[in-house]
Amino acid sequence: MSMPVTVCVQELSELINLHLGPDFLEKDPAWQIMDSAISGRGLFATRDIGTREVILREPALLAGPKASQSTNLNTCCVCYCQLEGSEEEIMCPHGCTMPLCKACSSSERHTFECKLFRKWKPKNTTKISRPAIRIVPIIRCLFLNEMQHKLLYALQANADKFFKAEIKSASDCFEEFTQNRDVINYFYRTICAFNTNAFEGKSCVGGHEVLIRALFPLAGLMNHQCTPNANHHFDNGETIVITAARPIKQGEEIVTTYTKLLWSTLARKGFMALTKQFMCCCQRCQDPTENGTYLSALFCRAQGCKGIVIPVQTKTLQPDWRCTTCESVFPHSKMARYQDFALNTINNRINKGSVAEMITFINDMCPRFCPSSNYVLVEAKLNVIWRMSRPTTEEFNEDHLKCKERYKEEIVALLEKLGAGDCTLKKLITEEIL
Ligand SMILES: C[S@@+](CC[C@H](N)C(=O)[O-])C[C@H]1O[C@@H](n2cnc3c(N)ncnc32)[C@H](O)[C@@H]1O
Repeated sequence: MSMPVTVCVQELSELINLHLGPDFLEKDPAWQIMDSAISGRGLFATRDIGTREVILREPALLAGPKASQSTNLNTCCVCYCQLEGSEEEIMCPHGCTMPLCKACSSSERHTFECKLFRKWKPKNTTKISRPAIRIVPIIRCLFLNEMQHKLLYALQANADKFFKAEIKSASDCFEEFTQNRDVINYFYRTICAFNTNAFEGKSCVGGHEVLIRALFPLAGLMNHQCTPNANHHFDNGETIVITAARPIKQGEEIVTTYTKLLWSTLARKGFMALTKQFMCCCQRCQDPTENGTYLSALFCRAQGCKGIVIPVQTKTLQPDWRCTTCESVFPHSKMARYQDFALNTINNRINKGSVAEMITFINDMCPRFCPSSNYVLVEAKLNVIWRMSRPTTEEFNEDHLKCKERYKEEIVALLEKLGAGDCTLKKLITEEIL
């Protein structure tokens, strides 16, 4: 279900210009907002844009730390600097329970949310509650000015099955969470706008890497294509930078991807159906070979056949699968069980044991049950590259280093086949800034 948007493109463009302000609005922007043939509104190039060129920079309308299960909470909720000390030592001295640095605990920006959290009365004042921190970017909607509030309401907001859950978990952290229906509905609307448009990603603040969840109304207008022409990254906390992954022609739509680039078509489609409520019909989604990358491929189940099977139909989440060698056809249920087996077997090994063990598993065991082109195996190779590129106490011999280089070459070749251009993943692999 999508909540109706009543603002026309002209009014939206004016609101975006005000939001960008003199610091971010360029004299001749490389983008403009127009109605899109993909869906609703989109961003379009006003001139030819070269690979790696910055298309736009935008400040967040709403932002906060991601505070997911796997993230550390030692980050200031306002400036995202790293905090040192015990949980009690890094909490706001005024009792709101947010992790904060000294400077921000007395800042004007924090005053309002501090008062709000204290009014709601945190149940445990000696512990930082993850669900309470997770709704910080949402409750910040209460402190927007009129123009910003209008802009928030001009964004598409899809209501999925889970949009109330975040408020419920957060409200459980307080004795007297708001019962005001208008305020709760405003939070719900903001959550739906986040779920539809927000970006989540790593940002480096003073050398400290933080995971941020933020709403960028302009960047959020980019529609999805599975092999996009634009990349994004966060810059110094709450700024997003959009760059061109390949040349973009004047008038072309500027698109991003909402999924991982190297997921199989079914993995991407399943994720988008669940989280964004749409089915992508881009050129890549319609090609069962995915530009010859065979990211979905599994081994044929027919006796004696050593071929690979790929999904046949492209418009359903439960396609039949056909062997490219013996042409046997298998129902989706059978292949889905097989894909789950490969996924669980490989994922259970990732991050357990040493990199050397992982390399042996990938090279010697996986080829027995999973084609080398399958996306789960590709992800496992990426994981090895990532682990070997970071500071570690593990020692690697020449064979391990050669494997890493081979995995890198394989993945770069896959990206090339997909036509992904100078995408962030390629830069991460080749420049080793994982
Ligand atoms: C971040 S918004 C993109 C901007 C949106 N078009 C608008 O008018 O505000 C994401 C939503 O746009 C739509 N959308 C984006 N890419 C799409 C695609 N490839 N196919 C169908 N719908 C898409 C979906 O409704 C999705 O939930």
